[in-house]
Amino acid sequence: MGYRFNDLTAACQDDWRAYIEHDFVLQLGQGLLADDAFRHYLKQDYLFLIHFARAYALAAYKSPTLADLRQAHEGLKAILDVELELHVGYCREWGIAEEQLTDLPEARATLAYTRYVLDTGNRGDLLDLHVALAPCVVGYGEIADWLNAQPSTVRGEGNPYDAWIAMYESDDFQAAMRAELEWLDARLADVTPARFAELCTVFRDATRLEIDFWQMGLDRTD
Ligand SMILES: Cc1ncc(CO)c(N)n1
Repeated sequence: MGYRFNDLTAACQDDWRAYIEHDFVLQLGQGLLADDAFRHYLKQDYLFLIHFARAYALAAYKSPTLADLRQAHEGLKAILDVELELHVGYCREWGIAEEQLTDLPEARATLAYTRYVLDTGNRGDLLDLHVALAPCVVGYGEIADWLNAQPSTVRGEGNPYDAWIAMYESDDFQAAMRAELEWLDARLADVTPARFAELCTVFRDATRLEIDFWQMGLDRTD
């Protein structure tokens, strides 16, 4: 007993590394990612973020205490006011108007991941839901750090994707990530080994769906 978030990533190291170090991420860091792959990803990510905001609203509904409710509220605000706000502006810079985003057909990888998270939250408890959300919040923060540690990563004007990396290394996003980590570390501290094994399954499934999301971008699949 006495688990922490790091025990979840340690339990599915191969999937976690395949997500963080995916070719989509590597090519984005090098500035070599095909721009239509990036546009496809950006558009689907708009739909993804809307369902993610709904998942935080579900977390609010499932919160038994004021502290849990505040944590869910912070997550919802981070998505609506920080990430989606930046995302819509960023899409515009890439020639994708907001009207185009609202009419978008949802790709299967987007459907699978977002509905998996919502279903996990519906049938499980608040901890199941936060564990299903963790690869997203914690993963993208870690991806920004990993990119910055790669010698092949190009920062600044030489990389058309520089602003994307900047979004996930920003203080706002990193603070949301730390708050999620703290919340998870506090809750995981008391779970039994059997419960931890269940949570590992949720975490691994969500991580594999993140891998599929990158692949959907690379392959432009719908
Ligand atoms: C698919 C996906 N996962 C995580 C994040 C980070 O919020 C995002 N924007 N999109």
